[in-house]
Amino acid sequence: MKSIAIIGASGYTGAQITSLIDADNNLVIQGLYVSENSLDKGKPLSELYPTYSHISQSLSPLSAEAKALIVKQADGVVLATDHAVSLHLAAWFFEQGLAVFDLSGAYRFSDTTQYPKWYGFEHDYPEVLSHAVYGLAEWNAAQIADSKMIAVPGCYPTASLTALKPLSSLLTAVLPVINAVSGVTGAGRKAQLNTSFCEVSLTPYGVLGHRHQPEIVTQLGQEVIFTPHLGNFKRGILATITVQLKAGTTEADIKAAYAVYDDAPLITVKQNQFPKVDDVTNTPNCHLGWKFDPQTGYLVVASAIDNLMKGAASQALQCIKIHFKY
Ligand SMILES: NC(=O)C1=CN([C@@H]2O[C@H](COP(=O)(O)OP(=O)(O)OC[C@H]3O[C@@H](n4cnc5c(N)ncnc54)[C@H](OP(=O)(O)O)[C@@H]3O)[C@@H](O)[C@H]2O)C=CC1
Ligand SMILES: CC(=O)N[C@@H](CCC(=O)OP(=O)(O)O)C(=O)O
Repeated sequence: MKSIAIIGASGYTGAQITSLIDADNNLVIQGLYVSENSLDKGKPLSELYPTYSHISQSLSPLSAEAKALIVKQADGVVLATDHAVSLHLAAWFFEQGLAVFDLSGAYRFSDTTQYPKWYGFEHDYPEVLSHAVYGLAEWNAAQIADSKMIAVPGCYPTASLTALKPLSSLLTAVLPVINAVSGVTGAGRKAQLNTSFCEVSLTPYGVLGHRHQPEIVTQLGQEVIFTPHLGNFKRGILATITVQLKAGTTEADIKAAYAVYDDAPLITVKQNQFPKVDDVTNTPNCHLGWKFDPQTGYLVVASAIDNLMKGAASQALQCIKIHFKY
C-alpha cells in the first residue's frame, strides 16, 4: 500500500485524481491540501463536489507542519497546482525523497530557457529538472518507473502525441496541422470572465503562441502547427490532425505503425471511423480514428480524450502505477 498526498485537491484535476486514488486498493490518501489561505480550507471535499459524497476527507491548508507530516507519512505527492506553485513544491518534495507526480507544466521541458518564454518564470531548480521525466505513460514507462520526478503531460499534448508519435518515421517536411477543441474544465475551476457560461462560444485561442506547441514539438522531434479552441462543453478534447506521409506509404504501413498500441488497453485505433468526445468523457481512454488518401499522401487522424482524465488525472494514476510497480 502506497500513501499519496494530493495538493490542489479542490481543483478540477485534484478532485478527479482524489476520486481515482480513493478507488484504488493499492493506494491510500495521506491527505488533501489547498493553499494556506484558501477559502476552502477545512471543508470536506464532498461539500465542493457532492458527486464524491463517499469521500470523507477534508481539505487541509498546506502549512509547514502539513508539509512535514506529508514527508513523514507519504510515499508520493500529486501536485494539481498552477505551474508557478508546482515549480517550488515539486523541488521541495523531491529533495525530501518523495516521488512527485506534477500535473503542471513546470517540469515538462528539460531546457531551462523555455520557461521564461512559455511560463513567465526562470526555472530555479535545474538539478531537480535534470531528474524529470515526461509522463506520457504508453511511451515512457521505463523512465517513469526509474525517476521520482514525473512531469505529467498537458492535455492537448497527450491527445496530439498519442496520435502522432506512431507516425513519426513516416512524416514528410510538411508540418502536421493540429486543430484541437477543449471543454471548459481545461481552464481550471477558478472564476474567469472568458470561461463563464454566457461568454463561452467555440473559438480559437492562443493562435501560433500556445505553450503546448513547443511541448508537442519537443516530444515529437518535429515542428507542428497547433491551434487550440475553446468549446461550449464541460470536459473532453478532440484533436483533428492532418499530416502528409512520405511518398509510397501504404495503409498497411499506417496499420503497422499504430500496431504499437495493440498491447495498450487504454488506446483504441480505428480506420475510417472517427471518435466522439462523449465516448471518452469520464474514462481514462484515448480513441483514435484515421483515414488516408494514397493519391495525395495526406492522412487525417482524430484523437479524443477526457482532458481531466487521460489529459491529467488518470494519466497521473497510470504513472503512479508504473512507478510503484503494481
Ligand atoms: N484542467 C485541465 O484539464 C488540466 C490541467 N492541468 C494542469 O493541472 C494543474 C491544476 O489544474 P486545475 O485542476 O485545472 O486547476 P484549478 O484551478 O481547478 O485548481 C488549482 C488547485 O490548486 C490549489 N492551490 C492554489 N495555490 C496553491 C498553493 N499555493 N498551495 C496549495 N494548493 C494551491 C487551489 O486551491 P486554493 O486556491 O483554494 O488554495 C486548487 O485546489 C495546473 O497546473 C494545470 O495547468 C493539466 C492538464 C489538464
Ligand atoms: C481550455 C483551456 O484553457 N485549456 C488549458 C490547457 C490545460 C492543460 O493541459 O494544462 P497545462 O497547463 O498543465 O498544460 C489552456 O489552454 O491553457
